[in-house]
Amino acid sequence: MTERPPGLLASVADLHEMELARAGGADIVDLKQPAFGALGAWSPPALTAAVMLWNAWSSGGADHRPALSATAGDQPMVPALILAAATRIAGTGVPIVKVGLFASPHAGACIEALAPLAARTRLIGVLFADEGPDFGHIATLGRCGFAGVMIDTADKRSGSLTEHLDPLTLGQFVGEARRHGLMTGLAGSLKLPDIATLAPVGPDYLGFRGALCAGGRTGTLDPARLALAREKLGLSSGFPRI
Ligand SMILES: O=C[C@H](O)COP(=O)(O)O
Repeated sequence: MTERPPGLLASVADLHEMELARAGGADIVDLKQPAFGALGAWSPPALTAAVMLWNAWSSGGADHRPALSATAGDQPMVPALILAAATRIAGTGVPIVKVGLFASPHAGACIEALAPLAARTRLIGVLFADEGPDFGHIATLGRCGFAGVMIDTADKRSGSLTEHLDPLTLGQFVGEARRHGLMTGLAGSLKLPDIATLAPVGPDYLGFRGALCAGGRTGTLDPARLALAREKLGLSSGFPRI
């Protein structure tokens, strides 16, 4: 068990949800368009507007300013394409970019291609529980200067993270990532009861979309579900730690 509970990453589909997630105390507000895939991306103009809102939170004295991440889309595992996509997202000023590393013999080359970008933007590599994730990539992510690594699910119909990987395996993932200086997140159709199973694994964050929404992951963010998630994480009092 870590000394503190995991933080809460909430994926949001628009600026209104972004504000709801901030007000509801998310530790990371994650800009993701769930209708476009596991790591569906917001458009660059929408990301630019989100960065402006995020900056306004600090200058406007918001009671709580979460970290801000954005997904780079479900890209093919082609080094030049993945670098271009991540560079486009980073170019909007989003401080943390989540890049999907789908199962492929070229995933390692994609990580290497992102190293120059990782030197100037915080990158999170995302592995996928339903694709038999290769934990060998963790060392490469650390060597290439990534800030963190997450596990999510690629096919949202294939079951949740906990149906694909057991807590022991997830603990090995967290331990290996930590050994390489990477922050960790676990996600993938998580339900709120999964918090009791996954918090003891010790990730830095648990990530949610579907469980926070009315109408599933392509529905709308529900502040009541967000509050419940915070409560279950033991984050109910005061605002988060970032
Ligand atoms: O990064 C976290 C994800 O947005 C999780 O989405 P999901 O809970 O719908 O699988």
